[in-house]
Amino acid sequence: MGRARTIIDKIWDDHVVHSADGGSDLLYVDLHLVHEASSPQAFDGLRREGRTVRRPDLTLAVEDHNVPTDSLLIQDPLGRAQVEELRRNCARHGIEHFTHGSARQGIAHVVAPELGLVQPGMTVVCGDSHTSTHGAFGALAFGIGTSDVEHVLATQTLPLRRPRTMAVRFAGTTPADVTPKDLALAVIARIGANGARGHVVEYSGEAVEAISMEGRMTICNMSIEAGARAGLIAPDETTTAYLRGRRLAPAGAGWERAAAFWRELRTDPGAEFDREVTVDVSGLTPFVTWGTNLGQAVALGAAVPDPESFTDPGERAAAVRALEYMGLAPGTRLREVAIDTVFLGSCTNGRIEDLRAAARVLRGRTVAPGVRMLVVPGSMEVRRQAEEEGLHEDFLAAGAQWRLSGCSMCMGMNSDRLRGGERVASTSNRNYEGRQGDRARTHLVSPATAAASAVAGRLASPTELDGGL
Ligand SMILES: CC(C)[C@H](C(=O)O)[C@@H](O)C(=O)O
Ligand code: SF4
Repeated sequence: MGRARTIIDKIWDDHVVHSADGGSDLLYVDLHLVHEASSPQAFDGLRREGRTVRRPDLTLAVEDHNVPTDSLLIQDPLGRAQVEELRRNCARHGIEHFTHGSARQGIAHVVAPELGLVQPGMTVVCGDSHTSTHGAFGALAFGIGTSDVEHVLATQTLPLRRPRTMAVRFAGTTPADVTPKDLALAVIARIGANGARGHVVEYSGEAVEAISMEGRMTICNMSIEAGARAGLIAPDETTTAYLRGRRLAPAGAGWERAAAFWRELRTDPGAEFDREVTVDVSGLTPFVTWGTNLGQAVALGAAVPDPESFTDPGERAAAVRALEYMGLAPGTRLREVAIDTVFLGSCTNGRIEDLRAAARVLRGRTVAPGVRMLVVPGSMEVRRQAEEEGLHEDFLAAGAQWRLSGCSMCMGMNSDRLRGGERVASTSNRNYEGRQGDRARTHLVSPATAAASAVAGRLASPTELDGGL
């Protein structure tokens, strides 16, 4: 019997094409996702070198970062140029490409899983940090830089050093009002915004096993915000049930073979990780960020901390600066913080379950006067499904805006931006200064908390609203 291996080692070992003396391995890439914001220079490089795309059939491109979600016309010249360039590059190299407004368009990390393209045991890369999302399927999924995008386009391989491994085990059962987003925020608050630096994280435990694929994607998506290289969850019945029958998932005899292989991928008993952390989830409540990094988060029922309470001088200084930027005073109850904008969407929380959770809260209620709420499905397929279920009617009746799909307000790279000093309850994943617009103040929350906050006009959880959940 060989040595006990983690799922991370198994996938890695399966993909090594060549091991170099200096310690880096050349890994084969099973799926390469491409978007307009990080690919132009990579394609330029190919052209300069006179190279072609090695496996256009393993490459999929989408327009997500620069597209407006209220129109099919891109007003911004730079955004329009990037999208047009992506279209030309895909046409030239024979890469399948989903254009703005078309039925399959959406955020790369929402589109690929819903097609059944991402499967257990695969290596997935994209010139985008939130590629870690795909780890939810038990895939090893890395965000890569533009020069690596060029390397993958040309060779379908990527040179990488074997990462350190980390196990995050969830102990206990998750309370009913605590969502996967809350779990992700709570883990990062516990281990810090650099707490998983350089590691690939495997999440496990009964609480994880109980989570849907959508929720697992939310958790893996946020791994990056703890500094991890990637995050993944071993495939199980939930994974296979999600994949069965998807357009590009294996079928027939191929399905049986694939499913048998997926079962072998789990971390072997006794396999060792470089680091292990256990997080007890049973006492958790909904979470919210109060600052400008992901480590700066507390329970929604808590107060803005006093910078003096941080013993680490770096953390203390960061808290002082964050509170100034956020316009918050120590000791303020988070529940008393008024918001003027709510953003429901992004590759973290723009999936059908996220929209269902928010619609459930909004049904029969209205968005508070003076609050603008954007609902942006993560893909046009999510939008279609939501409309089939009538969720858009709940959003519109409550006074929210029902948009086309894209990255939208998650990052100010398109026309959906906060205006100077506005404060948002946002279901996205990053809260650094200026991320969502000039002087924008971000509070990261779950879809349920976002919807409740829209109704209350301040940060709120659904259980606080009249009539409760
Ligand atoms: C623009 C893109 C390269 C960037 C990323 O790498 O993640 C963006 O998607 C983000 O979320 O900050
Ligand atoms: S939705 Fe946000 S986090 Fe996700 S890829 Fe787009 S900009 Fe990045």
